[in-house]
Amino acid sequence: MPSLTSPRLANTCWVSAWMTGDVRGSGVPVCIRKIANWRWLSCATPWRTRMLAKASIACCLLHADGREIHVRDLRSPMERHQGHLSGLRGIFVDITARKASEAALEDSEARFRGTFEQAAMGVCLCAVNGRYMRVNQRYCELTGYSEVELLLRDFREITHADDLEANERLLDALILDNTERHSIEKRILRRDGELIWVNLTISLVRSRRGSGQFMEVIEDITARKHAERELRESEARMRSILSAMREGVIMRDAEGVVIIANAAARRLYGLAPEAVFPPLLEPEGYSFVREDGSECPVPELPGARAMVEGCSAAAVVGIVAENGQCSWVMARAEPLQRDTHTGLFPVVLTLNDLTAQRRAEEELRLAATVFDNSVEAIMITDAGRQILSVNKAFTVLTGHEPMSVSGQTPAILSSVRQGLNQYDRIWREAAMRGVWQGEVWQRRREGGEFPVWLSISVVRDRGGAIANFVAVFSDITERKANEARIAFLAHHDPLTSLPNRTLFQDRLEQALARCERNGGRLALLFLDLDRFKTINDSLGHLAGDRLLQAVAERLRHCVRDTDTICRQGGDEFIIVLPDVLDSEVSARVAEKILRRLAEPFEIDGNALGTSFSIGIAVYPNDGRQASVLMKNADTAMYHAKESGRNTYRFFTEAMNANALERLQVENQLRQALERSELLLHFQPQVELSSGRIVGGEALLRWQSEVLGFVPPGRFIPIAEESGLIVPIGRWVLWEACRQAKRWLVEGQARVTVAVNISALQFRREDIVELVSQALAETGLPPSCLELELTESLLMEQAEDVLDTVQCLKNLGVRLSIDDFGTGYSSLSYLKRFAVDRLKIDQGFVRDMVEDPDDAAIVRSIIQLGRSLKLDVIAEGAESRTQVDFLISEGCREAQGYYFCPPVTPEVFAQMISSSPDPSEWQREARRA
Ligand SMILES: Nc1nc2c(ncn2[C@@H]2O[C@H](COP(=O)(O)O[C@H]3[C@@H](O)[C@H](n4cnc5c(=O)[nH]c(N)nc54)O[C@@H]3COP(=O)(O)O)[C@@H](O)[C@H]2O)c(=O)[nH]1
Repeated sequence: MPSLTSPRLANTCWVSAWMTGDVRGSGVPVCIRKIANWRWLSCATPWRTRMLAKASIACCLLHADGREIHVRDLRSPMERHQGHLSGLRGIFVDITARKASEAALEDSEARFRGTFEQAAMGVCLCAVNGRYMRVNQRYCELTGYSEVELLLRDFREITHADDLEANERLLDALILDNTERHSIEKRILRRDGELIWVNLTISLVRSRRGSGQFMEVIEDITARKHAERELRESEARMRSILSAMREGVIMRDAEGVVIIANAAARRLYGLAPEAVFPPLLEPEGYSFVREDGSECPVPELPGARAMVEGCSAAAVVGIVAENGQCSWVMARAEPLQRDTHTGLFPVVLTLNDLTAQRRAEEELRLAATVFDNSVEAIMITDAGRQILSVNKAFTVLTGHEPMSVSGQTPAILSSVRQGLNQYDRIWREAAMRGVWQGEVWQRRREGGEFPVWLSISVVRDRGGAIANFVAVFSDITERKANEARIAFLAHHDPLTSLPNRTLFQDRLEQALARCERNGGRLALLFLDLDRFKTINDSLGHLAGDRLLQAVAERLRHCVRDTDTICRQGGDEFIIVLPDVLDSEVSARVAEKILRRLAEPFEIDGNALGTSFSIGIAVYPNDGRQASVLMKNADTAMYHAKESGRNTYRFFTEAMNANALERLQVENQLRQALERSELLLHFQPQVELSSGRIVGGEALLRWQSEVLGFVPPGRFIPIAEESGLIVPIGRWVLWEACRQAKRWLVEGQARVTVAVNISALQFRREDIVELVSQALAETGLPPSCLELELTESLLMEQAEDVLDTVQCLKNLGVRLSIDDFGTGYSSLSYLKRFAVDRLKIDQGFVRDMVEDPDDAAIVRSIIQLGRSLKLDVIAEGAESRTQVDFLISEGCREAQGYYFCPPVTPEVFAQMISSSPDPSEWQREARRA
């Protein structure tokens, strides 16, 4: 079958077919006429006319196979001669395919138009430059413009300025990304000026030729946008309401997860704004307490109950965060619609903050407790000072019951001493300044008056006017007494109640200033109790204290009230006599004092006889300054002592020289040890029956580089006073042990070396350790060492003295009591001491031959020794008569110049190695 797509072939074919009614080669019969008639008849031009005219007609033929074939019939009449038509010449061009595609296009166009026009959404086609090409009805309705008006515009003209940029970006993206479509929401400015929101979906439509158009579909979403905005606004309103609420609001879903929580709720939970709320049923990090402070289990919380049980619940709960911070709330929970999935109820919880209220309640309770239990009296009045309330302490202090004072004014407390006016002034001052504090006297209900420390505070109302007065006071009677006592003690000697140094110094300065102004004279008396140490040591410190008190009392009676007596310390007193006309007056006072103090004191059943040494310095002759006068009076006092005690001395310049000398001795003595200026002499101790030397007393000698030989009687007291006796005594002990050991090593007869132990050394040093070291290091057998202790030291009756003596005894050394008979020995105590020997004081030995009293004392001591099985040695034996007396009285040992004075170690060594003939020793000693 010939192809209909080839016009040339078709022409040939169809001419033939049309002419013959048969399609050559096809074998398919076709009724051209009929179909031609049918088709042509349907043409507007009458058949015949058309058949004869030159024409180009499109017509449809029915093919023999039943298909319709579209052809363009191009024909022209064929003329014979003279206008006669000989036939028709025609060409059929097959246009079936074109017709089919045109029909499809038409169809598509029709369908598009239909869709385009009927679309519920606004649709438009825009050129790439944005100009409208085609718009549908709905587009016109939405924009308010007619189609014509729109086709004259581009989309930018009706797009809201704020959305243009996004719109342009969208177009760019569409072109560049080659994506199909994009959407944005934008605003369109309608023709009537109204703004509408549209959802714009835009796609690129490309033609075959490559050019393109945008197809925009807009959907009116103004209503949705408004709804959304309203929702947003409503949510914002709700949020601001929630955040403005002082109540905490929490909404939890049916699983207890927080959906909404306002700022107040977060604050109550102690949570930061971005922190996550704990789940309701497992609030890790939190615990809850009931109103009574007991722990509240989670299932009991109102929220949990509403969530599980679906009922409204409320309770006061303390929310305790992990850091211990507790927020007290009134929690109310309301269940919402039950969740079918979990079977639980979402809940809305409101939390009313009670923390401040609880705190205020606590504070009130505390304040009430403080008010009730305060040891200080509290009184609250109104602005007119009428008493509103008082506490228990008020009643205790004042005796006024709350009921009886209510409505009265504080004037009921004003004392006679203070006076009502002054009391009133205090309250007025408090009102003026807002506060008043001070010491006042108040009156008790029964009339007694007492000092109080009063504080009045003003309480003002919001307007600043006085609302109340709060007066707090406490009884300060005891405090004042203590203060007075402290003040007294600060300026007085606690033992004698006499002015102490500070007060004395002050009074002396004042008296001197007065003398300076008035040209007056003033006497300063320095008093020292003679041998007080002996009394103290022998009778004990308590007796010594009582003696000092009694002395102070007598001194008070010896002087005028205007005179000042002070206890300088120890047994020293100072008296200032202001306004003395001449030295006579002070001498008379000194004599009076000596007389009065010479009378025995009755202390603990003992009649104690004492004496005083008094030094006097007078202003201005002996000094114009307090310090100079004091020093000079002290110097004068030493001179009084040196002059035999129980006397007084006026200061003279010569005394100063003496004092200076003492100072010089002390200074030189300090260097004596370093300079090896000290040495020991030994005085033999003789067995009277055989004349044998049984021991030697080590006696210190000082050959000073500066002062020459200084006798022990001069430097030993200074060493004692300055404390230098401690290191010096140590040296003596070691040197004596070394020397004794040397004699032993040399093979000399065994003798005991006696060493004087000063009381100060005994107290200050660890004497036991010292002796034991000296023995150990020198290698001297303990039995070769004798320690001479003073009677007064042993009579201190102190247990530690006893212990030390016992320890020394345990070392194996011998102990003797030096100067025995001069102290106040108690026989019972003597027994307790493990001493070996008593040394009769040379004072008794000296006069025993002439003085029967001394003879009796010596005799008694010898007998006492015998009774107590103690050795007895007499010291200071100077004559044969004395030695004979001692022998006749049964004394076995003696030492003294009769036998030999203290000699050097070398001489002493010769003596013990030579015959025991005392006369030889004397000769030896004299030679030495
Ligand atoms: N703590 C220490 N005291 C010591 C030490 N050395 C001496 N002293 C004490 O110094 C005081 C004076 O001593 P001194 O001048 O050595 O006199 C002693 C003897 O020389 C003296 N004496 C001895 N025999 C006689 C005598 O027949 N007549 C007489 N008038 N005097 C004599 O007696 C002193 C010894 O006394 P005493 O100690 O009591 O036995 C003196 O108190 C010494 O104790 C020392 O190292 N440490």
